[in-house]
Amino acid sequence: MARQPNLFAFPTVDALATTLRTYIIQCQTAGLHRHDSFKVAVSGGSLPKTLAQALLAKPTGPDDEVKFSKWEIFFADERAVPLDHEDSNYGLLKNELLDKIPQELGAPVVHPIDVAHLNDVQELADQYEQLLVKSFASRDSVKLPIFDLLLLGCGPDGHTCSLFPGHALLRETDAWVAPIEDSPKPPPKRITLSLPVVTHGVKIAFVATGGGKKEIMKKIFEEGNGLPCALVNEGAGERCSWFTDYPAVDGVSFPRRGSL
Ligand SMILES: O=C(O)[C@H](O)[C@@H](O)[C@H](O)[C@H](O)COP(=O)(O)O
Repeated sequence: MARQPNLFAFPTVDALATTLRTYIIQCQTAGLHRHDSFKVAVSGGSLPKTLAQALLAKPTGPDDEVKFSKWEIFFADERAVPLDHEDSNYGLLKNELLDKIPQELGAPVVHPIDVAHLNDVQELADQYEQLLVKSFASRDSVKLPIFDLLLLGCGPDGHTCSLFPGHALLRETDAWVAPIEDSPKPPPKRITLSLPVVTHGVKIAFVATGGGKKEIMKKIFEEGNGLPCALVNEGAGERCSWFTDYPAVDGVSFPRRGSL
């Protein structure tokens, strides 16, 4: 059963945040070891808040330091809106986390979308893909960008990033970044990392909390049904870890419980 994802379930979001921090720091250490930087992709939704709780906590020792100056942050998906718009994932991350990082921890390099192309989501996606090409070496030499860590959410319909159930985008095998103009979750115009890029990450972590996730968690783990989150589980196997609270997994059977 080596291809199964890991599951971490906690009584509270506070407890989840503590272990999520340890996990992220392990990924950070591995990234720094490999290429002296830590390349992370993040989603929107409730994730940035939990992430801030994990990353802004007081370090427990020298092995527990978040080295933000070595971080490069990309967006796993983004809405085609200005960066200061209330729907912007960049804006959300900025308000929840980036603006709160104490100066002495250093500042990450953050890669927002190029707002010059908001009216043309194909161009917006292409520009973001070009940014990845530059950041991850040339596309000729790199088949897919390899993020050190992707931090993702799970929607109540089983979507992740802006990859929605039954959508043609799930079959995208060529583009690294794809546009979507008919997102069932508003706003409709977005860009998203494609499924192959997501599953190619060194590590992939989902954060899913609250009783509202229980039904979809059952479907993802017990049935799969081609749901985007299940496809990530299948593609990434043990490189994928779920951080949940008890209400989100109440009554859900898991093949494998995680341990750090
Ligand atoms: O921009 C977006 O809409 C998000 O990236 C999206 O994929 C989100 O992560 C999920 O919808 C889960 O959201 P919650 O954590 O708020 O349930």
